[in-house]
Amino acid sequence: MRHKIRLIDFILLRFIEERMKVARDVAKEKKKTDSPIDIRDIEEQKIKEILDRTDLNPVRMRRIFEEIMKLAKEEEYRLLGISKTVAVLGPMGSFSDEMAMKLIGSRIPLKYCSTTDEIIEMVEKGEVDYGIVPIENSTYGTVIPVLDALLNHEVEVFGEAKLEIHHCLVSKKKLDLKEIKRIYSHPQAISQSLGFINTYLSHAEIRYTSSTSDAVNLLDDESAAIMSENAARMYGLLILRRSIQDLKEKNITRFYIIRRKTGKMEGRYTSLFFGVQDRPGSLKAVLDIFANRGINLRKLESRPARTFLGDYVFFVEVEAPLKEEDIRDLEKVTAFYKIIGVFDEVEELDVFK
Ligand SMILES: O=C(O)C(=O)C[C@]1(C(=O)O)C=C[C@@H](O)C=C1
Repeated sequence: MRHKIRLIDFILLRFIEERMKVARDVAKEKKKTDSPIDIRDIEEQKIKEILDRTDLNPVRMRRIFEEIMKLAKEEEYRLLGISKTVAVLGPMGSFSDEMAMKLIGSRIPLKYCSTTDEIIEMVEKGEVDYGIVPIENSTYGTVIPVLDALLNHEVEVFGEAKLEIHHCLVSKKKLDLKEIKRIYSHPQAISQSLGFINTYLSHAEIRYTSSTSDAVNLLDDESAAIMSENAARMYGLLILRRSIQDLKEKNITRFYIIRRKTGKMEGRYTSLFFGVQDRPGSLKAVLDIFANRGINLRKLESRPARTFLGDYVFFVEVEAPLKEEDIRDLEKVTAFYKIIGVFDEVEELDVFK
C-alpha cells in the first residue's frame, strides 16, 4: 500500500512539474501581449471548478491549489526576469492588496506581511523594493502604528494613493444579525463601522485582527467579519450587509508608498517629524516658517516622544517640496527634524524603472 502512495506522489510531482512548464509558456505569451502575471479572476474560477468536482475538504483543497498557482506565478516572474517585490498587509484581499492591485496591476509579486511594522522593516532592510502602508482614513484618522514606525525606521515616502473603502459584514453561513456572537476585523474597519455595530451588533463581542482579510482565518459558524466585497468573494464568504461604514461615500484611506532612503526630494508634498523645546511659542515658530512662505499645512499630529510624560514629537505634511533654505530655518527652531519624504499623488506605480 505504502508503495502505491509513494508512486502516486512521484506521479503528482511529475504533473506539477509539467504544469510549471505550461505556466512558463503562458508567461512568454503574457510578455508578448503585456498581460499581468497574476490574474485572480482566473484563479478563483479554476478553484471553484476544482472544488465542485471533489468531496474532499474544500478549505484544504483550496490551499493546495493556491500553493500550486503561487509556485506557477513565481516561475512566471522568474522567467520574465521580474525580481522587484512590493510588501503589503496580507493576507490576500486586504484593502492594501486592493490598493496595490490598482497601483501595479499585478505585474510584480506582492509579499504579504502580517503587520505594517514588518512591511516598513522589510523595506528598510532592502528585503523588498517597495512597501504600501495606510497612513490615514477619512473617518478614523491617522494610522498610528504606521506613523510611529516611520519615525523609528529609515525609509522614504515617494508617493501616495487613495482608495475608497466600503466595508461588508460577511460570514461563513447565513446568519441573522442577532445570531452573531463575535465580529472579527482590523481596528480601523471596526472604528469606521461603529455606527452600524452599535445599532445592530451591540450584543456581539469585538475581536481585532491584524488585517481585514486575516479575519477569514478566525471565522466560525457563530461569527461575522468586516472586510471588502472583494475579499468576501475571494474566500467564498456570504455577504450579510454591504457598505456598513459610517461614511457612506467618502470613506477614503490614503496610503504611502515607501522605499529605501534615496534622498531624492521631488514632488508636491513634504512629510516630516520634528521636536521643539518645551517653552511658549516654540511650536508656533515652526508653523510660522510655513505660514510666512505661504506653505499650506495638510496634516498635523503629535505623538508621545517616549521620554517623559508631556514630551511630544510632531508630524506635519505640507503642500510644498521643502527647499534648502526652508530646512536651514527649520534647524534654527527645532530640537530635531526628520524628513520622511517629498512626494506626489500617483495613480500608477512604474515598477519597471
Ligand atoms: O492562466 C494563467 O494566466 C496562468 O498564468 C496560470 C495561473 C495558474 O497557475 O493557474 C497562474 C497565474 C494566474 O494568476 C492565473 C493562473
